[in-house]
Amino acid sequence: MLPVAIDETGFTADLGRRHADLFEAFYRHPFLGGMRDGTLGREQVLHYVGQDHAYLTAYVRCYGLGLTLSPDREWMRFFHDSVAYTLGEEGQAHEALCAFAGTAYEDAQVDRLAPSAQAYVDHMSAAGRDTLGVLVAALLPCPWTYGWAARRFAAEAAPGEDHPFHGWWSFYAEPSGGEAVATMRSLLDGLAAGAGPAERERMERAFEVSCHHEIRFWEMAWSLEDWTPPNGG
Ligand SMILES: Cc1ncc(C[n+]2csc(CCO)c2C)c(N)n1
Repeated sequence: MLPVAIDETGFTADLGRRHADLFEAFYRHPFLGGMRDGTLGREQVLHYVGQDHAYLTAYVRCYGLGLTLSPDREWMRFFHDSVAYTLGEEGQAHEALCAFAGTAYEDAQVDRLAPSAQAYVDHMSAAGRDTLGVLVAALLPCPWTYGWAARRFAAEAAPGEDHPFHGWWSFYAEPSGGEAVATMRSLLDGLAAGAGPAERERMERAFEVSCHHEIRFWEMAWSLEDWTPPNGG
């Protein structure tokens, strides 16, 4: 299932089409497979929650970088609303996973990013020192992949209330997530239309790299990645 409708045009529609294979790899990753069939292990769930909590903190900081790059109040409103949503609502998704694991949310939080999460955060932060277009291109795969995957799973399987990860899936399938992506995409399409070829290329690259990081974030939690040197140190 493509992340874009057949008749959609514009910068982000082209990106979604070009990287449909990465969206598919995201969806097919065994971590998300385990979230679909309910077989994911408690340890992997908790690794994800700890890392994702720290990731979201960094993501909010990137919205702050976006505020400083905002050319007008429409952009400021977008970042303001996005910060409020991420700080106010997104914890619900983590709460649902902690309930599954039988762990208090506070106990799942960690103060050290694993290598793959650190790499993703560094990539987004660096984009925030480039232009607004490059920053938003780096931020877009995050809500786009999650919303797309959750709506796809809802359409394919409609997980019931008894599904162990029902709360997580239903949070990301909410229409408000799709609306936020539509707003972000149309703002980014506008920036791309006014960007020169060199900046547009950096935007495309930032988007593609974030798609890869999204897949690697699953792999990180799936493999319980930490900083232990290979070969046992
Ligand atoms: C690694 C990772 N990628 C994406 C999301 C989902 N997400 C994070 S911020 C945001 C936008 C709204 O604030 C969305 C949808 C996540 N939780 N963790």
